[in-house]
Amino acid sequence: MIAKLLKLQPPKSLTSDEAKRAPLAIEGLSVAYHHKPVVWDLSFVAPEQGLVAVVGPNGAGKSTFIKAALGLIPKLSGEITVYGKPVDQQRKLIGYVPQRGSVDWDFPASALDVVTMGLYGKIGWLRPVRKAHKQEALSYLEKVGMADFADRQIGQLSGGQQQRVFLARALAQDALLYFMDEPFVGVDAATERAIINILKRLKDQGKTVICVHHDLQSAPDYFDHALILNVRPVASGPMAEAFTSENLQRAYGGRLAPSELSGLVSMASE
Ligand SMILES: Nc1ncnc2c1ncn2[C@@H]1O[C@H](COP(=O)(O)OP(=O)(O)OP(=O)(O)O)[C@@H](O)[C@H]1O
Repeated sequence: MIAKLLKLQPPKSLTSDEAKRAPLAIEGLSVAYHHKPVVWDLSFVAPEQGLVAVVGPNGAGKSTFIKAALGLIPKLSGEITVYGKPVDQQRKLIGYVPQRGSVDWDFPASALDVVTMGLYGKIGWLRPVRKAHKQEALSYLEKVGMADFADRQIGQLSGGQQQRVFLARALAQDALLYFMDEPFVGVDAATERAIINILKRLKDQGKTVICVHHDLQSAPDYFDHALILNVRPVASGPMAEAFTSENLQRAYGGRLAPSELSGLVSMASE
């Protein structure tokens, strides 16, 4: 019924080889809150060693897509595989930097504790954390310029500092596939550069990062692939192919002026 209302096309089928190799392969994903679809019939294959910007207007379902891909919320339908296996079996391969607003900052943990949590997959949940683990966690805080704040309670850090700590935790997880939900929101220019350098380093190491990103101006600079959605998928692929004025217009409707669109798209095709 809903499918008829939304005039849905059947999802494009993935070849099994494509799905097996892909860091993330999604076919026909639909998610609803209280019977209202907020992600509809999304099929998407993430490239290996890619930096993917997930863009779309407010309420387009970007965070919902990330949470569903991680298996954190139930889906109505669809198949999700990470390197060819169901996401539940591949948790150790996945790192996640949540949206800042979704974290309980009163949680009594220091910056170092938060990063050490990223090592639990390696340490084992019920095993003691040793000095060497703390040293390793500290080395990740150093990478994001936060070693001086190791003992600070996370609630007593600024927004940008909190974001750096969560990036350090993601690095500690040593994952192959990373999901980040708006890591650039509320950070200063230096932190933004630090984050983008980390993304590039992860890519150089052969990893894939899927990142909800709001700033259309910087998207073509920071990322090499795009997934554009507005409840339904609009386009996905290499930046120069997906990030076109037609696709952005389809996703954002009248919310982007033609002059803004042409500027953005020329950046993507450079
Ligand atoms: N827990 C929830 N219960 C009910 N509705 C929700 C819930 N979370 C999100 N929604 C709704 O689902 C839709 C998609 O939300 P989502 O957060 O995925 O969008 P988004 O593209 O990430 O938005 P933004 O750019 O504003 O962060 C919105 O209409 C939102 O109001």
